[in-house]
Amino acid sequence: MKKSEIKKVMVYDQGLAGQPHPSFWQNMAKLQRLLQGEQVEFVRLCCHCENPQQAVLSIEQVIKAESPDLLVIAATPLGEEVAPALGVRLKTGVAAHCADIVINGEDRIAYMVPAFGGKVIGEIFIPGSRPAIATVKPGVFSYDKKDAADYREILCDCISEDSCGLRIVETEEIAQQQSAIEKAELIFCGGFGIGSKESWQKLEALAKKTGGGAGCTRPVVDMDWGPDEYYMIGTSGKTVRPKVYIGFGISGAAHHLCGIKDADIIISINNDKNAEVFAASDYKAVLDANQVIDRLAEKL
Ligand SMILES: Cc1cc2nc3c(=O)[nH]c(=O)nc-3n(C[C@H](O)[C@H](O)[C@H](O)COP(=O)(O)OP(=O)(O)OC[C@H]3O[C@@H](n4cnc5c(N)ncnc54)[C@H](O)[C@@H]3O)c2cc1C
Repeated sequence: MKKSEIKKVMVYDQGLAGQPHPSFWQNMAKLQRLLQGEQVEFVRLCCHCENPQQAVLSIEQVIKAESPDLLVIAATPLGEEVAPALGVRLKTGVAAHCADIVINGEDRIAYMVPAFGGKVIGEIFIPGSRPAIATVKPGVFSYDKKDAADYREILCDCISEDSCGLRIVETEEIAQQQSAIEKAELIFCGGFGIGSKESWQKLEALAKKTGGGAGCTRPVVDMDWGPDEYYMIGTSGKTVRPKVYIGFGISGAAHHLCGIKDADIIISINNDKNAEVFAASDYKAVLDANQVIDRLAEKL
């Protein structure tokens, strides 16, 4: 889809009517920046259906009535269920977990999505079908109040749950297990190269001592070395913006790097001098991660 072909952009807001979800502002501001100067109508689609199937069927009606060219959905647990189901029902393309949305050299909208196990960032195009649907993790786009411009609001009429094959019989609030990394100015991040649960605990201790946060990559969660997904940084985890990020034993897969691209300073410690992470780092140290962790524990 060419930039000039976009006439209507819709952002699905999963927040309350008077209280937009933070991801709404992030996505709306990003799209308004991206399409600045174009004749585009921006629409906030506010939908309160909690049942994902109810949300899909209700939003489908709005889409059919409004015919937007682009629909952006926050990749929350609800959004991640709604987006592909809408894609199937509307016979359109979905670019999931975008790390960025850009206008490329040919003036086309490209959805930047990590591919091949995070080794590359793929440019996804949705040329023919409408609306192009893109999902974006909350926090991927930064938001500044001055970015906000006009948009129209549509309050979606939730269809009755009786029309759905899926019903919510009970809801249980999960205790907020928020790790502090989203707000931390200093992050100690452990990768597979730290090698053990003990090393993860040392990183957590360093974070506690310095008032920083401890984060990790996917393998550290999978190995059960301690942290759960709330500590994971990357496309499936958190997006962080610390002043200083120190990565220990991390290879530099795009899935992880997407989550740290806005860090002011990236310091990487890896024992492989050719590790890809070094290309994305401001400072690099070809050293054993555990030796550095121990030295920092002594010094700090
Ligand atoms: C759809 C999808 C989504 C994903 N989402 C995420 C995500 O959100 N976040 C995420 O992190 N990953 C995610 N991944 C996984 C991602 O692609 C990578 O596999 C992962 O980030 C690699 O983690 P790593 O760098 O810790 O491990 P590895 O790639 O195994 O790298 C380990 C590094 O440690 C170095 N090393 C080894 N021993 C030492 C030592 N003693 N001292 C110093 N260095 C050492 C090695 O040289 C190597 O570079 C996702 C994958 C997919 C397919």
